[in-house]
Amino acid sequence: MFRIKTLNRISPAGLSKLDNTRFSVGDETDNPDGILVRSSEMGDYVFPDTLRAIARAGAGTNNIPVARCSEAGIVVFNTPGANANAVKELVLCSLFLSSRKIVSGIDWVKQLARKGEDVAAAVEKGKAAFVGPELEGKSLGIVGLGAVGVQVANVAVKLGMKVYGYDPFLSVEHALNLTRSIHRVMDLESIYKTCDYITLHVPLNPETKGMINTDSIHMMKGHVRIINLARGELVDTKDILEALETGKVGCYITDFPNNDLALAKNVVAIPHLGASTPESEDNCAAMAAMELKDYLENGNIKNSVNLPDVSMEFSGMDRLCVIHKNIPNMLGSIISILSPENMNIENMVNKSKKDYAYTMLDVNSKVPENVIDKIKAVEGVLRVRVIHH
Ligand SMILES: NC(=O)c1ccc[n+]([C@@H]2O[C@H](COP(=O)([O-])OP(=O)(O)OC[C@H]3O[C@@H](n4cnc5c(N)ncnc54)[C@H](O)[C@@H]3O)[C@@H](O)[C@H]2O)c1
Ligand SMILES: O=C(O)CC[C@@H](O)C(=O)O
Repeated sequence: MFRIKTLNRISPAGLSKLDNTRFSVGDETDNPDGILVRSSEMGDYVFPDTLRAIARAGAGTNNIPVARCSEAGIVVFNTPGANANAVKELVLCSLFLSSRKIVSGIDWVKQLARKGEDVAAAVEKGKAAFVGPELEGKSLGIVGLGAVGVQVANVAVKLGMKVYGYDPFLSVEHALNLTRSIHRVMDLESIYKTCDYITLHVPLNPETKGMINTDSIHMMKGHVRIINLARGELVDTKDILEALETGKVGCYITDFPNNDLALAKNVVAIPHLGASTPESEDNCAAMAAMELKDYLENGNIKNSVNLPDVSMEFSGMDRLCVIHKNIPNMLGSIISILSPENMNIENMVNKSKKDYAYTMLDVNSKVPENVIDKIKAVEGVLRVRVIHH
């Protein structure tokens, strides 16, 4: 029985993938083999020795201490693209909200009613204060052309916008799905200087943290509208509030409110709803649960952020799974431990991702405990597991 701990509410569409004859799932589970998480902060989480994998039902893994997981031989998964459509739709909504003064207009109508005014008459008299431009013909800058950025680009082109995109690491898969009508730029400055609207779709990491600050805002057009449904820390709160005050930034829409932003003028602060649709919650949960299941049951890895994609049909009796550092002679060291035991390797795979690697070997006999201990003792080996077929 595998023990799975949930740190957030995970859609039943995902939990149902973990059948209760093989998995016990709960938010109180001790010593879990796997964790299912959404946005819970895991920075200080103490990993039990039992923990083998964490699956993030979502895209961003900045709430998970990935480097620490790698060193402990814990596989971290995410669910690429599973919530991208939901975010794209909220970006669309944000583009309209940032342009047309819909939120402040609605607030004003309520105020009129509360004051007992003749609302129908008052709106016709006062609505000029809420004029806002159309999107057609305006320029949109997209920072990050991944699962979300590509979908935003494709739909913005259909709205008649001039779309500029920046992503120095654009993947082939995303490039193939990207509209040909986009102007791909090679530096952020071009986005900042050209665009009436800027939307962020990059992960939060040391390179992207605080990328929208006084210096970058200085390069932007007056009254630029900025949309940030990616992560709050991409934008320096103090700097954007100053720019909103002067009118340099016309509107800031964020999915990551804090106390300073919540009541600020020309800020629309959404309570992290980017992925909050039933469809996307189901997609993310199902994908995360399947990743966890396939890893725990079969040793296969798909969509991990710290280890390579590795998948192999079972052949043989036992499967030896070794997570190790990506350093020379690891495979040689493992095989030299198996050979004297007369263990025949039926099939094997060895792949790396940056500093870490994964070796899976199917052998035609049972792997004895002393062999496991010897492999564990090899310098650079982080985690050893045997799956009996
Ligand atoms: N509000 C929400 O609920 C919600 C939902 C989904 C994703 N997100 C956030 O949005 C981010 C993007 O999501 P996604 O699904 O498109 O992820 P993704 O991994 O598919 O795309 C991220 C893209 O950013 C690019 N990138 C990385 N560093 C960059 C840099 N310095 N400059 C420009 N591009 C860079 C990558 O090459 C990649 O193409 C996530 O990391 C997450 O933080 C938020
Ligand atoms: O789980 C959520 O609701 C948000 C997920 C989102 O922030 C992500 O990075 O995918």
